[in-house]
Amino acid sequence: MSPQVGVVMGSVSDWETMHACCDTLESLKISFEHRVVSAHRMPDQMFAYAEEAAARGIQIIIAGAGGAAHLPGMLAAKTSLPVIGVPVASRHLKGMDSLLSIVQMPGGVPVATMAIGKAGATNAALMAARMLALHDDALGERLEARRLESERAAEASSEELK
Ligand SMILES: Nc1c(C(=O)O)ncn1[C@@H]1O[C@H](COP(=O)(O)O)[C@@H](O)[C@H]1O
Repeated sequence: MSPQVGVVMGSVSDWETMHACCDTLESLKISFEHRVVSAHRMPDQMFAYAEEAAARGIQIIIAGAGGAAHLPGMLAAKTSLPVIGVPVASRHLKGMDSLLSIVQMPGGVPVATMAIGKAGATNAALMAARMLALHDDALGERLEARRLESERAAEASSEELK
């Protein structure tokens, strides 16, 4: 069976951030693939990935990239699948460059942009899960259980301060 989610990143150096996304997908039992696909360094493969994803059964693409992070936007330009972008923290500008490159898309080419770094990578997986749960009740229940667990953890941490 083909994976539901395609997780791509501009470089293997993004894995330190993007593994949080894959760990979260795994914990929710969502099938995914992960690979390096760079708009800048391998444009032909990037185009092919975007063009073939829907036909392969991928339902959502999550793309993480840092610096001049054109990957999510270029993928969104070549497919009608939902694309979720994760700005990876860059060495010199701490990810502000990544964030602005991903979020400031022109009208007509949407990329759902998450926060910079690992929290954004985790949220990308949770956002994809929420989309998939619209047509998957069992996944919806797993998500709700996770949401309640995190609520309880936050409440418990607040109790510790008393
Ligand atoms: N932003 C992009 C793209 C792209 O958008 O196509 N391809 C690579 N990169 C980014 O370059 C940064 C440094 O890459 P290296 O660590 O390989 O030098 C990575 O964060 C990657 O996402």
